[in-house]
Amino acid sequence: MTDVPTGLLFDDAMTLLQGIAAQHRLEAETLALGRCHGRVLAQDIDASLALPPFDNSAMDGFAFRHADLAGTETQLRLAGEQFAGPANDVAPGPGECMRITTGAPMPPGTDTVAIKENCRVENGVVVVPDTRAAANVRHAGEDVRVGDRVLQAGTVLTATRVSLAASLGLASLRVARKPTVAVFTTGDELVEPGMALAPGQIYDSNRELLMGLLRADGLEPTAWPRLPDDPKQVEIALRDAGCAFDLIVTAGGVSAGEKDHLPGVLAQFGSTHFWKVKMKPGMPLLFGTLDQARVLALPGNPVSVLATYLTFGRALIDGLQGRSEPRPTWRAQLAAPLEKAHPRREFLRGRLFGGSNGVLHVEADAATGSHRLRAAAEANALVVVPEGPQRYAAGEVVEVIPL
Ligand SMILES: Nc1nc2c(c(=O)[nH]1)N[C@H]1C(S)=C(S)[C@@H](COP(=O)(O)OP(=O)(O)OC[C@H]3O[C@@H](n4cnc5c(N)ncnc54)[C@H](O)[C@@H]3O)O[C@H]1N2
Ligand code: MOO
Repeated sequence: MTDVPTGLLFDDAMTLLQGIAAQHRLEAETLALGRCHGRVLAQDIDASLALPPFDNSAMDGFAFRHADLAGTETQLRLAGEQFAGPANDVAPGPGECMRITTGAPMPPGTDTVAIKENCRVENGVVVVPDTRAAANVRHAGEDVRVGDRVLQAGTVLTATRVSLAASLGLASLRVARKPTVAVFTTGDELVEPGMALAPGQIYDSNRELLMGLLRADGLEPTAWPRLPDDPKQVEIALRDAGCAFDLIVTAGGVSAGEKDHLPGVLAQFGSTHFWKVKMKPGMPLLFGTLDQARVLALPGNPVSVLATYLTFGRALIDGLQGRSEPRPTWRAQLAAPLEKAHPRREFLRGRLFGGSNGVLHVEADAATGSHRLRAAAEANALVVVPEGPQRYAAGEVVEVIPL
């Protein structure tokens, strides 16, 4: 592995990973609208319908010609009713009005609506107050005009975007296929929760952590049986997964120990894109390819799993799906001073809270060890501290990654 990029700066590793992801962009598939939520759109959508499609009333009331109004009150003859639904053929004449409900098409010739509560109906005559011209009317195309590009490939289909597609009458959309993901935890010390612990053993917590993080990002990961620290078994299981999944995520066995077999297996049977990133926690992170799968081998300490998944894991999943819409960047004011001496980019655990002045604050946790899962569980954000020695005063602004 002499020519493997190693000890990369965070941004350089990210660029490399994003480049590899772009080369292995997953194909698009057509899905019924109801299955598109959360997916990355793989087509541009241009409106073939105006929204609203026709002039309609914004309120329940009476529709009339504004030109018919005379003074503070005007009497108009009630010519009929137009409810939301099929347009009837009634066209009120001059001096007439129509009862109308919200969303109903404006009857021919009418241009203004007075709301019901401000009108009186007396013997087939409606007394309407003075009303601004075009009041309470929603005009055709005021939201979307025919031909407008309303959604772009690479954006994520939130509920509002799927709903917008529905309002244009689209029954299905082209979306990126979701990556299939195999999750492995490794280590002879690991025991399934529910089993008894022998001395030296610990419960496997990374499996739930990874499965939960991946599911929260909309994927349906498959957890494989835990791997022992045996190179042959690691090789067999990973090669098996490598020919069946788009992505393999492992935890543990990637640093310098005698039992850390991931780097060797990947070097021998696949390829390594980079190994070791100047970040804390998560330094031994390994990224490679095995058969048809991209392999992201995360360091075993639980907080390293969290930090590397939220940064590189997410970027890889986004890249494979061709997501071009960036995830939002959040910033908050430090609640207390913060100092860092080492050169790596650090991801501290922290608690975000909104101040009474409307400003987001974050309190960084003093428990920095990457084994401190409890501190991570009590946190609701990671605090990003850039490379190099840093000294922040309380109130200075830092980037945060909400959990
Ligand atoms: N000589 C060196 N030692 C270490 C280095 C190094 O560069 N040189 N890196 C350290 C850093 S940083 C980290 S992070 C860890 C990463 O090591 P591995 O990825 O090889 O992970 P393991 O050694 O297998 O495990 C590390 C730690 O995490 C616990 N663990 C592992 N899997 C799980 C799991 N599924 N659930 C709960 N806990 C897990 C494991 O028991 C270890 O305590 O290496 C440092 N050492
Ligand atoms: O940098 Mo390792 O990922 O702390 O524990």
